[in-house]
Amino acid sequence: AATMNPEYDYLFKLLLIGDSGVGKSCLLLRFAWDTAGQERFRTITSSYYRGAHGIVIVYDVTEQESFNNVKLWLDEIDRYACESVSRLLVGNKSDLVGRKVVDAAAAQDLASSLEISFLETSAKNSDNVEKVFLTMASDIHQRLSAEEGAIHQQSRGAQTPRAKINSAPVWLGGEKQTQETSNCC
Ligand SMILES: Nc1nc2c(ncn2[C@@H]2O[C@H](COP(=O)(O)OP(=O)(O)OP(=O)(O)O)[C@@H](O)[C@H]2O)c(=O)[nH]1
Repeated sequence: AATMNPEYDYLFKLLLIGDSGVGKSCLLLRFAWDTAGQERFRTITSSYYRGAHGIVIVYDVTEQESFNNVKLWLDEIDRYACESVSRLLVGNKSDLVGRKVVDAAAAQDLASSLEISFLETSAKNSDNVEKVFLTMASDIHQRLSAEEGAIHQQSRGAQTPRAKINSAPVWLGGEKQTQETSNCC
């Protein structure tokens, strides 16, 4: 539990999802992330997504099918994860240059249309692997800080009745948020 470990300031739950064989386990091992044994947890259910702050959707740049299926994984996220969850698209196995079939431009287009970041990685030679986790951590941190700021703003407004007139919470994260409290993140 976070309160029992003084060695970090933030504790984020990250998921790596994607087709079988795209390199999720290798990416995780390469980064030597504190996985708390969760890499063994394979059953994809709503409980797996619950509480996730960030989700990395991985495909294999040498397997077109794994890229096509990114859309299905995105549907899963929409269905089960928190609406504002940070997402990142990753094309792994960039070291296999001669076998590459998924064009980075196509992946970048998809990522741009979703307003998410895209990176190509190699778990084999560690290319960009650290960047995946740093990008994710910074994205989540920014979003949570912005949401926290907005909540404070809101509660200050509530204490000053006049400030409530015509006021609405400002979400600096740029994503549309409802005022309903969500305990999923
Ligand atoms: N050349 C190369 N091979 C990789 C890379 N990442 C993973 N592999 C290989 O791809 C295979 C699958 O990697 P895994 O990490 O087990 O894939 P996974 O996504 O965890 O697969 P599942 O456990 O079935 O979901 C292994 O043989 C890895 O050695 C990479 O960046 N480059």
